[in-house]
Amino acid sequence: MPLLETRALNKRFGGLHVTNNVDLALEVGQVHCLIGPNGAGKSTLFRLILGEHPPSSGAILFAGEDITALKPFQRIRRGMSVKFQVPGIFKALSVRQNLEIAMQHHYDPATLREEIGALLDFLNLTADAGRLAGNLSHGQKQWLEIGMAVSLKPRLLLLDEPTAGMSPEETHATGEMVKRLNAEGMTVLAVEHDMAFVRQVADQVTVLHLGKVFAQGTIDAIVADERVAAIYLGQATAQEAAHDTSHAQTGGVHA
Ligand SMILES: Nc1ncnc2c1ncn2[C@@H]1O[C@H](COP(=O)(O)OP(=O)(O)OP(=O)(O)O)[C@@H](O)[C@H]1O
Repeated sequence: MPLLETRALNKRFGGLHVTNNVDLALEVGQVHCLIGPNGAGKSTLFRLILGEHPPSSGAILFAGEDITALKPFQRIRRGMSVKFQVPGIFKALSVRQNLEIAMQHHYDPATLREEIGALLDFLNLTADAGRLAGNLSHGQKQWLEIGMAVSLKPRLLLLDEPTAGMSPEETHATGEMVKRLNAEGMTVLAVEHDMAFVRQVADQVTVLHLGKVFAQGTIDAIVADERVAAIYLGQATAQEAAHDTSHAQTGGVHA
C-alpha cells in the first residue's frame, strides 16, 4: 500500500484547471521529486496534499486512510510534516531554542537534551546552537527549518524547493541530509527545480505540466525523455520571446 496516494485529484481556481486528474502514488521509503516548468501546478498539488486547499474533486489517501476532508493539523498528527520555502523559524531565539520549541512537549527533559544534541549534529549546527537563528546563513536557516520539520520523526516529509537560493555545496549537503533521513525510514516528497539535487536523491520523479502528470520514472528516464525536454525548452523559448528570463528555471531539465 502506498504511504500517500492522490486519486483523480482536481483543483480549479475559477476557470483555471490547475490540478488536472492527478494520480500520484508514493511508496513507503521512497524519495519522490516533483518537477515541472513554472506554473505547472507543483505548489498547488503540494498544498492539496497538505490540506491547505480543498480539492475540487478526487481523493487523497495517507497510509490507506482517506484524508481528503482532514485539516492540515490532523494530517500532521497522522505523520506528515512540511518544510516550506520561506523559513518559519523564530529569528530572535537561538538555534537550540527553536528546536526546543518544536520538541519540548514530546520528550522528558533528559531525552530532549539528547535528541536535540543528535539533531544539531545531523544538521551540522552544533557549533551554532547558541546563535540567534536570524543570524544564520541562508543555507543554515533552511537546515534548521528541516530540523524542526523532522524533529518529531514524521513518516512523510514534504519539502518545498528545499535548496532554493543555496550554493552547490549547500545543495549537496541538503541532499545528503535527505538521504540519511530516508535511510532511517522517512518517505520524502520534494518539489524541486535543482536537477543535481533531484539526481542525488530521487528514486522516482514525476513531471507535472499544465496541471497533469506528464511523465514519471527514474531521473535517467526523465532526462532522456525528449517530450520532457521539449516542455522546458518551450518555456525557455516563450520567455526569451517575452524578453523576460527573470523566472527562468535553475538548470532546466539537463542534469
Ligand atoms: N490561489 C490561486 N488562485 C488562482 N490561481 C492560482 C492560485 N494558486 C495558483 N494559481 C495558478 O495555478 C497555476 C499553477 O500554479 P502553481 O504555483 O501551483 O505552479 P508551480 O508549478 O508551483 O509554479 P512555480 O514553479 O512557478 O512555483 C498558475 O497559473 C497560478 O497562477
